[in-house]
Amino acid sequence: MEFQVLGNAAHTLQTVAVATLFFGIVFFFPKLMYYGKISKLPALDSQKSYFISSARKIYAEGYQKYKDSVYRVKTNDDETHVVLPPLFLAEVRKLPDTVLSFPKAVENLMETRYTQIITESQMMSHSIKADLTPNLSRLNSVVFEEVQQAVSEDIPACEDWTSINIYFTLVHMVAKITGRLFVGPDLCRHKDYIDSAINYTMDVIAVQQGAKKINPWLRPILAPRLPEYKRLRQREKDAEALLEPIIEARRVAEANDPDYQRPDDMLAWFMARSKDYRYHSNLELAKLQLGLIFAAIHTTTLTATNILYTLASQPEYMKPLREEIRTVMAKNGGTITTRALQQMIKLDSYMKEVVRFDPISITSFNRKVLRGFTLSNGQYIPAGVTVVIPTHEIYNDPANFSMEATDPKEFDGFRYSKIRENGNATDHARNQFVTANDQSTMFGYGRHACPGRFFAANEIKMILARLILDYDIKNEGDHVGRYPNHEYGGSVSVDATKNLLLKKVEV
Ligand code: HEM
Repeated sequence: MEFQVLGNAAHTLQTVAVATLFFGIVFFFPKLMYYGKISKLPALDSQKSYFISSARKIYAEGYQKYKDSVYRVKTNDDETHVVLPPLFLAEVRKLPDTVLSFPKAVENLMETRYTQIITESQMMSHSIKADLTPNLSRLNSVVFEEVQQAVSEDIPACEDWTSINIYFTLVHMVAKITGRLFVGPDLCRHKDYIDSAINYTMDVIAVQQGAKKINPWLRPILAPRLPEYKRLRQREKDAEALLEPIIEARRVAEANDPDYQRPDDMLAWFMARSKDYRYHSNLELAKLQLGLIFAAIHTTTLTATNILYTLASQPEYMKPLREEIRTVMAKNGGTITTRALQQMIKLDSYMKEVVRFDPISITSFNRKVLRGFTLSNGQYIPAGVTVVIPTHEIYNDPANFSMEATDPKEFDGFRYSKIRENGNATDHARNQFVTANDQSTMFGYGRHACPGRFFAANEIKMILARLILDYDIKNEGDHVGRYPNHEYGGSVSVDATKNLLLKKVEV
């Protein structure tokens, strides 16, 4: 009897040992293979805390050291990023999404298992490219009307210098102005829509940051228990409850009313395309609107705030910018038309120079490698890593500027307008705020480069033009220079807590 018990125990132990070995091989072997491959790439080794405080320095060192090869860094998320110097941009942009994936990189970055944001919607990108951007020349007058209304509603009288939290003022304005083209004139001013448009992204970021603080092994159990997680789910339900009946009402009206005029907004364009892309339910369309809100509202607000922070510290730029805006508006019937936007090249240049000099991201073109590939210099990039491009270094590389241009280490607000004024059609095309190419990468690069950038640029330009025309702007208190941005590893954010002083211009 005892022998039989011992025999059974030995058999069980043997089974466990074989299973463990098998599990070990299945689980660790690919990891060993991965580490073997990745270790062949040169590394800029850094402690996590050093990456958090000094990512910008690390990328600067890498840019100098590795001009014709890639290198790797370990990020604050313990991920390996392979950094591509400009030399390889043309060849990687040709790689298909099955090799370099934008949505998969966003999944990691944004903790989509918990934030549940939409990482990929071909219909969203297609609608922006086919319905929004080509129609901007028609829609810009509507956008400008909304800008004027938002400025009059959200900026106080400012008879004397008045302190304003510019980020929160702008996010209200941007939610309404953008919402005008996303959901139409009634809903974009509805307090619950504005609340969702502003706070959905904030709630997403709170869940992303909460999840990142949890050990990856424990995340699936602990992240859904975070209060932020529950708040985000409620936010989604509220937004969907607001949008679904509107979508349903539009469907019913379209089906039954022969005189129905289809609205001219993104919701209507999505509905028109939904069959082709197999979005069947109202809920799916409501979720897509949240995806749009996530892509558009805070990105636009951060960029506009970033520009205003620089402008508030550089009063010498107010006069030439105001003069350009006045002259161009006078030539265009006293308003801001598409033509007027194209003619405001000093303002466009100033916007571009601010994001070049004070970026809102140090890297871009985040792509997860799904299938390993070999670069033209023979380096093998294995599946599993994320590749990035060093945006800020590219913007500061003297090789990207002519001999006559101001040293890129210095700020020159009219750097790009000078190139455009003295250049040919190619110089015009390559030096605009919206340009996304190998030298201008803040909107990404390649086939997933931001499709909303044309609309965002127009909206930001109109807001800035209205503010510059109507107000003097300066820092609050005795702060000298621009309010510094916060940096944490590779992420940058403007300091949303700062106030600026505005005073109505006397005419
Ligand atoms: C100044 C404001 C904005 C900034 C800085 C910005 C930046 C970006 C960046 C860096 C990407 C990733 C591109 C890449 O990795 O190649 C992106 C993608 C995207 N953006 Fe924007 N964006 C802005 C405004 C907008 C607006 C207003 C919309 C919508 C109208 C929008 C819609 C999108 C979409 C749908 C994608 C994903 C594209 C794809 O999957 O192919 N963005 N944006």
